Amino acid sequence: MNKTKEKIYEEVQENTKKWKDKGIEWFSAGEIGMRLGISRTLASQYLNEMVREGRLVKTSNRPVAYLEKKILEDLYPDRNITDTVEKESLEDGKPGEKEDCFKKVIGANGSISYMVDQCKAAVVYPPNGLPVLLTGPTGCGKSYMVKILYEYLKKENLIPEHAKLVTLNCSEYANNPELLTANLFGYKKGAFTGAYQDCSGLIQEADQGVLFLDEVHSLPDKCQEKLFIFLDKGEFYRFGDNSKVCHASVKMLFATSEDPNAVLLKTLLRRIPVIIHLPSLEERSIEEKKEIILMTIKNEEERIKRKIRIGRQVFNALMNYRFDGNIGQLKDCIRLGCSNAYAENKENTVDIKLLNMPNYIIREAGKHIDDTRTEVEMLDLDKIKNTKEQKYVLHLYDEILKGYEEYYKDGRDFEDCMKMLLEKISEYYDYLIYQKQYMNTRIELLEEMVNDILKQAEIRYSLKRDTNKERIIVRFLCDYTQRLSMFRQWEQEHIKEIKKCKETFQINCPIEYEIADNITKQIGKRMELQLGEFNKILILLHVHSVQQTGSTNNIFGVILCHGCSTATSIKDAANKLLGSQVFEAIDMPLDIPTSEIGERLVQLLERENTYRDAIFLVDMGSLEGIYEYVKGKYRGNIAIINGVTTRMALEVGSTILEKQELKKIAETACKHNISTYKVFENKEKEDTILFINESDIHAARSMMELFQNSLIQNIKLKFIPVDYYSLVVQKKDAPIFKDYHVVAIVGSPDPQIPGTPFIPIEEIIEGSAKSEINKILIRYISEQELEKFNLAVLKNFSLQNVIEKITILNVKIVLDDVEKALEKFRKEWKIMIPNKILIGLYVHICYLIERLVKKAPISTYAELETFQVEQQEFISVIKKCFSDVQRRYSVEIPVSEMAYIWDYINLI
Ligand SMILES: Nc1ncnc2c1ncn2[C@@H]1O[C@H](COP(=O)(O)OP(=O)(O)OP(=O)(O)O)[C@@H](O)[C@H]1O
Repeated sequence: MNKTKEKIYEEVQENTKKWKDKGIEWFSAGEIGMRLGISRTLASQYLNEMVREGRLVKTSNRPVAYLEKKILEDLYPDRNITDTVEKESLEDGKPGEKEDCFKKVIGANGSISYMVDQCKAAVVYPPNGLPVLLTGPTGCGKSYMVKILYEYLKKENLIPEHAKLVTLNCSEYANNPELLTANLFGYKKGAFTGAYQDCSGLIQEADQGVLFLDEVHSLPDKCQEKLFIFLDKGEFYRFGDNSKVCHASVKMLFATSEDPNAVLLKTLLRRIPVIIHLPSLEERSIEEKKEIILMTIKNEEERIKRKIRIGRQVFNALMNYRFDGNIGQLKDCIRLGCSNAYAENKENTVDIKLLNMPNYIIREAGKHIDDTRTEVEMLDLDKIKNTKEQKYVLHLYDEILKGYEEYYKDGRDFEDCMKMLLEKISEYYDYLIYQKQYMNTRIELLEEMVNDILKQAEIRYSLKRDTNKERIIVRFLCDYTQRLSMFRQWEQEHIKEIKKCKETFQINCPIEYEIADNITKQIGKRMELQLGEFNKILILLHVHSVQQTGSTNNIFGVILCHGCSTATSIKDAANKLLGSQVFEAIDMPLDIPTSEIGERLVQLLERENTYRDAIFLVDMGSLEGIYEYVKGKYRGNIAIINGVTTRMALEVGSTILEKQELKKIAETACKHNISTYKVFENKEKEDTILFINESDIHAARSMMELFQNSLIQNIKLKFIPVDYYSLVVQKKDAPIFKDYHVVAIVGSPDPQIPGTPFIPIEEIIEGSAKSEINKILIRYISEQELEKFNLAVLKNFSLQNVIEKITILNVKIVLDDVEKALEKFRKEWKIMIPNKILIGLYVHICYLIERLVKKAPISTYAELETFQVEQQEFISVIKKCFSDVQRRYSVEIPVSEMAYIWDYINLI
């Protein structure tokens, strides 16, 4: 027995019970080492060994703390204590404090928060709680909710300690209504054949506690009648005994997956005042679905006492598949995968691969095959979590609010403030459209709802509409509902600033405020969810930007006719018949000089200031002549058609509404009318550089910031971080390519987009990407500015800075370790490593250590066996050179990862 190790164990064991008094820092390797007079490295090595042995657990956040597992399990009996725990999760429920039973209910702070609140309110309602009926499709969590409500009642001492939760599944008695009634109400000896003695029923058994009637639609009418008498008076008679009245005090909960109005007696329904519908899995957010997957795998890990990883394809298929059996089916499906994977390999980490899954999941995965990936990628549970995203969104919210405060302090012009705010939210919009993932069904549903609400606002307030911007509102709502509790908490923390901001808007743009208020209320009502004041401000900004930019459609229509009112009357007639503000009009009285007409047209277009295409319908004159007025002053493409009539306006208007293309619209109009058209193409998509990173969007964003900060001023080139996998799957079909002209992609690894240059991150660090980057940037900045940029990039993209963005480990130390290991390797292997390869290796190995520390190494390599046989010498050299690294981080570099290092070295 190693004495030092045991000393460390005893020290941790002794203190774990009192950890909340000591503070988590007390348990870091450094602190423990100091107390015992041993080095931090040695302490860390033994501590990690004991984590692997299952004696200790460690926290996932820094400084990493080590606690005794068994003691933690006793302190937190309701939790799964795995090898790695989150510090916050322990702090949230320090022993001694009351555990929130709803914490384990996924969505309790998100998509079902309202339902949870309703349930809680109903069951605590004096004296016996109100009867509650839970509805919702099979597997959506009705029974689970009942179980949690019962725990909640117990924890809050709202029912006595001995009180039971008694469940009766009514459908099990579908063919024997008498038996059901007898079991429920009890029976008297001799009431039916086989009733040999008096028997109290389930109602009596649940006295003081909870009675749950599942599948209540299978309850026979007679039984329903008996039941509502009990609900009214708390009295009932046993089967076969109408003389002796019985009493029980029971909280009644019901569930059905059918429409209650169609299956229950009205008389019974009237006595159930609270009916709560739980959403299907499809109606829940992506984050919640992710959480369910994570939670199920974690539970399985606990059960089989093995670490489990899940293949990326399996994970994606689970996320995409529509589970008709909802959470229940999803959980069963994962469990089946786990048990098949476990049967294959009982010894080590259990990897759930596609072949372990049921056929329907394999089929689903086939729909999303990613040709660019050759190896199977296994995901660690940590990799699936995404808390950084939340911080980023809140940071954007902060920025918007800060923007307003700066204006307020400086006493600037309100329009300036608006402009600045609109700029700020455009970053949020980019995030919503290009970076976030959504569930399509949820989006479709919300789209329908928002469309409906805005249609009403359009009629009521003549609100202009813009489909592109409406897409953003829908996504914003989706994002908001997915992270309800986080947003609410943020709103709560900024309540004063939000109020001040709201009041300023109310004074400065009362009409838009009223519209936003109305829209927010409508959305809130339809979604049964109270949207906060900040949402109102975001919607107001949306309304403001749409009102500024013009009418409904992707194409902006203008009618120009000679005469005092011809254009206006055609416009009015067409808009009215089309039921939408498709056209604007410019009348051209004969006494007005053409230059003035030109000015008016330009003014109208300036108001547009978007990338929409425009179509001018004119009565006569040369098409080129009209175009001369606006040449160079409008960024969208313009089609001009002559010979306008009301009929033509109607036809063009309806094709605009159908969202047809500009050229096609002009072509069709001229086919049916004796007219000519000409299209002038001006449109330029905004140039952009995309940033990607395989591990997460957060790293991509960090690289983008490093790049952006290297520029001294804003330039006419946009930088957008995008989701790596969406790009790899959708390639040029990704929406970003439709909206932007992508001049380059920066990051790692290469997403292989044909025709778009890719600049690897290591080349930027090494400086060899300079000419490639300069070739791009010279279009936007002067040579002197480019010089400055190059210097700044060199500084910002120092290896240290980049690694700092990648890793949670101490950068200085990790770089030092890698440097030493590589130096040893260089000597042993007797090679010169060129600078570029060396930097690539630095980044690669830092990623590698990060992966190993997080226990998510790449475990597959195309020709692993051949590599293992043929490169034994290389393997032993790597083992030798990296032995210090392995020891320091308590990790072991698997052969598969060595094979990737081999590939790297072979680039030399
Ligand atoms: N919000 C939730 N968080 C975590 N797990 C959940 C949640 N809701 C349901 N589950 C899990 O999903 C599974 C199915 O739930 P449950 O049996 O409660 O569904 P149900 O609606 O009662 O289905 P049925 O109508 O078929 O009886 C259970 O294993 C439950 O633990």
